[in-house]
Amino acid sequence: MSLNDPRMAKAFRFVRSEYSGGEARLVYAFDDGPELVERIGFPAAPALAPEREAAFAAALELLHLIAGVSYYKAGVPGEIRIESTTIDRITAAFLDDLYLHGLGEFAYTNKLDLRGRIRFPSHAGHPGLRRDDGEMGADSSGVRRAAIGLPRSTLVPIGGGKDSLVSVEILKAAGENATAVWIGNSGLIESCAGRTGLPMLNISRAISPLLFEYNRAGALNGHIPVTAINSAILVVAAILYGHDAIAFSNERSASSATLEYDGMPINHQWSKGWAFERGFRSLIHSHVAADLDYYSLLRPLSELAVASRFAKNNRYDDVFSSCNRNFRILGPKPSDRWCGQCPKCHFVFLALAPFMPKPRLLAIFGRNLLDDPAQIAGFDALLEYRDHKPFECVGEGHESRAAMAELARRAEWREDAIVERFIHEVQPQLGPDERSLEALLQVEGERHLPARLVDALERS
Ligand SMILES: CC(=O)N[C@H]1[C@@H](OP(=O)(O)OP(=O)(O)OC[C@H]2O[C@@H](n3ccc(=O)[nH]c3=O)[C@H](O)[C@@H]2O)O[C@H](CO)[C@@H](O)[C@@H]1O[C@H](C)C(=O)N[C@@H](C)C(=O)N[C@@H](CCC(=O)O)C(=O)O
Ligand SMILES: Nc1ncnc2c1ncn2[C@@H]1O[C@H](COP(=O)(O)OP(=O)(O)OP(=O)(O)O)[C@@H](O)[C@H]1O
Repeated sequence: MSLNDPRMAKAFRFVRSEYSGGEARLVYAFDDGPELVERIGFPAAPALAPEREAAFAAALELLHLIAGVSYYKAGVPGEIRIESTTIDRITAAFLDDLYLHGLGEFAYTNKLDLRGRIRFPSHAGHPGLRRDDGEMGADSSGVRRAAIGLPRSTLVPIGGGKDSLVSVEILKAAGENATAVWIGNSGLIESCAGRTGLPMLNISRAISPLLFEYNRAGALNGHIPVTAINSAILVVAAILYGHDAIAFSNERSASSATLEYDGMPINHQWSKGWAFERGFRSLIHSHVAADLDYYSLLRPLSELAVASRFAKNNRYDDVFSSCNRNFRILGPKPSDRWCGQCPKCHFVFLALAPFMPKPRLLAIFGRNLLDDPAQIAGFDALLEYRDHKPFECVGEGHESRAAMAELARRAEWREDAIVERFIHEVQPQLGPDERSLEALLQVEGERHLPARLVDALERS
């Protein structure tokens, strides 16, 4: 079948989702065009216990609906057609929100306004994404859910960077039964997972090759809420392998918008933020399995508070990297673990600098990014000085300013080119309401944490 142009399509179709032999297949299409098939591989998948079948089916369909965002974005047609299931209003409202905000940066960079365009069709009164087996309860919305007897065990997703490794060490200190899990075939993440000493699980994910053909032919492209997709994959995995919790490592700062445009906050990290966590957690409880917990262990921490914890332990120095250029599926990867040029490299260097000896930081990065005048523009964007925060997973402007102000007080840093310029050019323009480094290290803000982990987080 010849390739159609998704930008001309009338409808985006959720065609079907299937599971057999440890592989989930998620099928989509634009109008009557060729099927786009995404494949997720669950290694050595056990047979599904009968009491988990209904929850598994609900989780698989939720994954189908969430992972569709990668394909929908290629054309953003006016109609969304769900042929694989029917969903209730709660699920439809959740998906409307995810697609609108998760594609916020995509819409901004493509000069599109998706408000009012994304409408998942729902059926009033339909229970939505679940069947009525198992032990039942009811939540405030009236939707009933089943507990399926999942054993006490936590999946801790590993992203290759510092955040998930901080979570691993907190879970280990708390004596949790945890498994390090990652999605995709990154050797770098595998090395980090191996270094944790935890049991490991690697789930494969193959995006439909047809999407890359569409991209080459000029389809719409841009950022997508990948944490939502990873979260949905891990819900399927938790039910399949038997884990009662998924502990992400998304910090408080991830909830802040990158910028505001035409009255709408645009957040590069939307599906790492609190609004997504709260909505997804509630949907899992009400529509998938009442005893499956989903939370972010680092939610009450700023990026700087996470960096200060990472610096306490040098176990991962020679394996981790936060540089996202390592994680491309198609594009070139940096020859060093740290490209040294991107906003993530800039931010992580700056965030770690106040908390570790300078020689250790220079050994991790193999260079001193704060003594390189060519990087001034990159650091200015982090400081929100003459620019907005970059579209990347970086801390808030006031975190970067507080870290830089701290370095400005330290003899070993203050003569480095970018710190010196901060002292003379940027610092004199800062107002009196800047937050101090100390204030930014407090454990504060919204969170959903199991009571047994609160102490471990406070002590970390
Ligand atoms: C690694 C990376 O940052 N990729 C972003 C980049 O993609 P690029 O075109 O340079 O190359 P590939 O990563 O090889 O992807 C090829 C195309 O595949 C499509 N695609 C990929 C993954 C996916 O889940 N869905 C997809 O549709 C897409 O068409 C790609 O062009 O630029 C893209 C466009 O802006 C980004 O979408 C790629 O971002 C990845 C999805 C990704 O995994 N990014 C994370 C590192 C990331 O940005 N994480 C955020 C969290 C965001 C959230 O709300 O969850 C963060 O850490 O802040
Ligand atoms: N490929 C992946 N498989 C499983 N989980 C992932 C993957 N990539 C990212 N994550 C998870 O998504 C969340 C956000 O990723 P993020 O990149 O912010 O964290 P990180 O890699 O641990 O740290 P850093 O911010 O230093 O890069 C984390 O909980 C991370 O573990």
